[in-house]
Amino acid sequence: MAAETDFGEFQVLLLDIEGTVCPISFVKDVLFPYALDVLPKFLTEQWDESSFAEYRNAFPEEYRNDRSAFEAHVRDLVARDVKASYLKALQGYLWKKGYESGVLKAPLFPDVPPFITNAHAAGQKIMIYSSGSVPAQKLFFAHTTAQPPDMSVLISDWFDTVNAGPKTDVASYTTILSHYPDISPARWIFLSDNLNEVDAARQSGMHSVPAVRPGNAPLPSHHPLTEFALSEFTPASVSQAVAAIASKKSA
Ligand SMILES: CSCCC(=O)C(=O)COP(=O)(O)O
Ligand SMILES: [Mg+2]
Repeated sequence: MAAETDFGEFQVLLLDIEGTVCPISFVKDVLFPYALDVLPKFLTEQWDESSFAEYRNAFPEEYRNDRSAFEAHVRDLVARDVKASYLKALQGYLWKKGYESGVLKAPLFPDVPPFITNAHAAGQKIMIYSSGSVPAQKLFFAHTTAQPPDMSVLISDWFDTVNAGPKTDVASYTTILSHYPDISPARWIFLSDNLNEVDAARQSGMHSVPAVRPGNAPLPSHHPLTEFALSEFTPASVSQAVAAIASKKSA
């Protein structure tokens, strides 16, 4: 039987954030409202500041030069959960003070800190791929509810919709793989709550298993991978799910 710290065939654990390592409610009910709460003050104080220019100028032209249209557009994108890169960059900027002041703490599911810590100790690389911007991902993992709270030091690379591309595109996973030409795709595993992301990762040659977590919508019963969804991450559960998927495919 595999030891708890034995990650077997995997060299890279690529992890989604929302609905995979933390509850969806933290993103939707805490992070998104926090950003909207502080937005008016930021716009009043920083609209013309050079430090705000990179966020403002990334927005489409029709919103860039009109503060109220800008704010209304942000609110609309958040209400529709649009994963636009320019919104994600702005959100990361708006969350920074919240994390640094201790108001925001990322609530990792209890199995996540030991999973990451053990994988790191076993020599695996842990990487993140989220629609949240890379700066937002780094803030999230630097300020968690784990002990010690800074898990970012265990993470070796970070991917988002800017440096990899949309999470449901196969090409995004191919781009991520291309950063590590010496690691075969078969030695990667991507864990995500989104079956379209799981499908895209698998088409790139990575292994991928869906995650089902408290607070997530149930996965569609007609999808072939739903029966293998993981509710807890351990080396053994991940390896078993991958083996079960492979044996079903070859049956
Ligand atoms: C970096 S935490 C914020 C995550 C976020 O903004 C988001 O849209 C979540 O998307 P994910 O790809 O992690 O499911
Ligand atoms: Mg997710």
